[in-house]
Amino acid sequence: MKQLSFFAEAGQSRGLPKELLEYHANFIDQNTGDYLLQKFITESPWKQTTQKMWDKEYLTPRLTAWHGDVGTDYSVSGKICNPNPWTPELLMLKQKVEAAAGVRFNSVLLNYYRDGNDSVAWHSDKESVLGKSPVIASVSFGQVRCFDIRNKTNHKEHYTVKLEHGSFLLMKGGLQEHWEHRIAKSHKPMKARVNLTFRVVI
Ligand SMILES: O=C(O)CCC(=O)C(=O)O
Ligand SMILES: [Fe+2]
Repeated sequence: MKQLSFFAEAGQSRGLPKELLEYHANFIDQNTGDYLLQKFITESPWKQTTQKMWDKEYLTPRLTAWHGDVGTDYSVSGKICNPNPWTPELLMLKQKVEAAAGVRFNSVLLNYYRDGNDSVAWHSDKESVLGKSPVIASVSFGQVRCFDIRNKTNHKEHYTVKLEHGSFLLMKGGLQEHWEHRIAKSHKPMKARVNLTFRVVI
């Protein structure tokens, strides 16, 4: 595959550190993307989990589904869960992202943002066996949403990537160690979006 280039894409924030993030629009063509968005929305085993904040349980503001190899168990609210099996659509995407990323992934987390009220708060992802510098490949379908990143120790250092329908974002290097990311809520009307993050977990 040709070299992925963030700077080639129009309307995106400039100067994004290429050693941390690579963005590629039209990774999946429009028709396939439309099909996959509907397929994931209607057929994924969505769950709404809870998260604890200040000793109170809150519903996570989005739906999630984990799929992966047998043995890639994951934990939700302190409970160990088995992954759902791979589907043909997920295996097709896995093959494509592995070729682009040069990494073999063993699991994928699907996030379903139903509208502008759904979001993911500032966080970093560190469950990888690849240590401090995990490679995570993200594919997005549906509504364009803003993916914000900020430096953990200097919040003034920040960037935004608009994740478009069918786009591919590779997170790598020190991104999870030194930066955090989020999808903020939006006051503008927002349609459905499904994001997949392919990961290497223990
Ligand atoms: O929806 C996205 O683009 C990001 C999701 C994310 O950060 C995560 O699942 O850890
Ligand atoms: Fe994340």
